[in-house]
Amino acid sequence: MKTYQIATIPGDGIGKEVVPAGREVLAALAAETHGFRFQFEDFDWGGDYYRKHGVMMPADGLDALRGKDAILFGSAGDPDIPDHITLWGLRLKICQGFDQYANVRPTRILPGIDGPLKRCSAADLNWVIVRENSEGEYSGVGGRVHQGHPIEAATDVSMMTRVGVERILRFAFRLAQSRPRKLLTVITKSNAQRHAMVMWDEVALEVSRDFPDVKWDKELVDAATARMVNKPATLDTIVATNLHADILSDLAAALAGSLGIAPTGNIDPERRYPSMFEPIHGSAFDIMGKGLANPVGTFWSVVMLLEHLGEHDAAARVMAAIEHVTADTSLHTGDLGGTAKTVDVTRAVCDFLARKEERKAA
Ligand SMILES: NC(=O)c1ccc[n+]([C@@H]2O[C@H](COP(=O)([O-])OP(=O)(O)OC[C@H]3O[C@@H](n4cnc5c(N)ncnc54)[C@H](O)[C@@H]3O)[C@@H](O)[C@H]2O)c1
Ligand SMILES: O=C(O)C[C@@H](O)C(=O)O
Ligand SMILES: [K+]
Ligand SMILES: [Mn+2]
Repeated sequence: MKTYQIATIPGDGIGKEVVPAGREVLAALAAETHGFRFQFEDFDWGGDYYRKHGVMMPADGLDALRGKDAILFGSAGDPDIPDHITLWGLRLKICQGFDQYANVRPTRILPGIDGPLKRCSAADLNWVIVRENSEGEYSGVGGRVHQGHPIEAATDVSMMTRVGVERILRFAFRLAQSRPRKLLTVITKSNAQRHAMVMWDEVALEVSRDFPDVKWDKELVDAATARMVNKPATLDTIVATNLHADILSDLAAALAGSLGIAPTGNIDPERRYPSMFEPIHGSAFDIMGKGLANPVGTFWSVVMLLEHLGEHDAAARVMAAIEHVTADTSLHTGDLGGTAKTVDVTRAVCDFLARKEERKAA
């Protein structure tokens, strides 16, 4: 039987609640299938590790992950440690270390979820945002001089390489081509950012010639926010820079009902390294440790993980379990206006997966 090696990294805050829940779902799935099993290795990296060792993960941490089939991640972010230390020390260290350059963020309004837009039905909002995940505003290039003095200066330089831009646009065109509408919107800010964003537009045009069946358009990022709210049905696949897509994907999640349901894959499309799956939300300092976190974003990330492994039937089963559970408003957590706890939602998803097996066996 095929055994998948899965690394779990809960990290910080509600990551410590939702990743174990995601692992439970994977275990429940494996219990009802004869096709594969999982071997998990848990890594205690994050804020607590930092307090003990002065780093978020060990210097050779990537080596421990290298042979895994996939990584399930929670969040980097601790109330007592500066956010840039936690983010760069863990999430970005893994994403950039493994060159997971394509960050894929699907958004849909799941059954039973009441989105905030009154004129937007579930059929109107079915997007996948492709976030460039290796460079741009997250290049980490920059510095501070004259710290603490009145003449202090600081820079964060956004580096865009032609290779980096072309590979993410090519990935986005390919993804758009694989979806029924074959529709791609390339989002930039090439009016104000007159160098790198203009290069994005030029490369988009070049790459588009290889995808004649994909219909594509361009939108400036500010106008894109209004279009997401006012004309959601005109969008399908969206590609944008690291920072723009980070912001747009939180908006997308909110428009679909909650930040707590949105998933992502940090993908190395060439499969040189393991890819990493995580909910798009962070540590949620305001609710951490209380059992209130919505685990659906992690479960949907588990679906993406299974798809990445090529286990499409299993992925579809977990997605069906998620949709069955979201359809029941008594299983909604606080972010969706309900009173359910993380454990209630997790148990319901696992029960559904187990029930399916009973039905098959009958
Ligand atoms: N990928 C990551 O590791 C990642 C992602 C986002 C933020 N962060 C980090 O997390 C920390 C907190 O960031 P933030 O407050 O900007 O964003 P956040 O996503 O942690 O929280 C924003 C709001 O959404 C709510 N929320 C988020 N996920 C939820 C869930 N599953 N269920 C219910 N409610 C949920 C929170 O309670 C909070 O009110 C920071 O350190 C930040 O850097 C890390
Ligand atoms: O931007 C980041 O990398 C952190 C977080 O906001 C995310 O979306 O993963
Ligand atoms: K996360
Ligand atoms: Mn984000």
